[in-house]
Amino acid sequence: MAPRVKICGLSKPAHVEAVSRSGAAYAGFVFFPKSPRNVTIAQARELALMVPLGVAKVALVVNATDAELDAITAQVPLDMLQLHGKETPERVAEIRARYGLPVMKALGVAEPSDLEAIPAYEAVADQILVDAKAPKGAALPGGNGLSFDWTLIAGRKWSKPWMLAGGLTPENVALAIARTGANQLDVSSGVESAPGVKEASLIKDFVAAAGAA
Ligand SMILES: O=C(O)c1ccccc1NCC(=O)[C@H](O)[C@H](O)COP(=O)(O)O
Repeated sequence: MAPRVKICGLSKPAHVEAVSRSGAAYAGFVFFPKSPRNVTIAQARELALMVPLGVAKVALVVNATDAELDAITAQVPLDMLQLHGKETPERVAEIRARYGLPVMKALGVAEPSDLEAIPAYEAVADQILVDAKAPKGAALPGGNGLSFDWTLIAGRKWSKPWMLAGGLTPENVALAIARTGANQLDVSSGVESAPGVKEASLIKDFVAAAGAA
């Protein structure tokens, strides 16, 4: 089966159109005011309503409160929540129960010991996003266009579906799949011409390169 691709950080109707044409499986919207990809709830609603059936709509939040999640989930039609902050396993379970949506927990990897956190989240999340750890002092906890050493997870098996993220591009995605065995890929910076500016041709190239791998 062709790998499933998530394009994260869509903020314009043209981005959604490009994702819809590309064959990507997931469309991600970032709710993080410091991000160049941040969307308001009203923007996200408009964009989510454009997403065709069969493409899962994912809201990415960082240490969100119930009030923030209440507002997002009440107004934006969603298929999944992506938790990209320091949410504990207990908070992941709480969010999953409160909103009745599948939850994907992002975990940053830079060294072997970072993988030790995964089992506790496997038990409570629907999916795990194995991402590059943001450098100390980085303004963003993700979406930095940095990859990690893929050999750290070569041959790893988890009990829940998982996605590989971090510094993926149309040029390196085939190698990333070969090294890690990932069958789901998440990309943001690698399909942009500048922070927050998604390029339709790069989205198309990325999905095609993943599918050909
Ligand atoms: O994209 C952002 O601006 C962002 C802000 C806050 C938390 C996470 C964020 N992005 C996460 C992602 O887009 C992806 O899940 C992943 O980290 C891959 O990003 P990239 O390395 O840019 O492909």
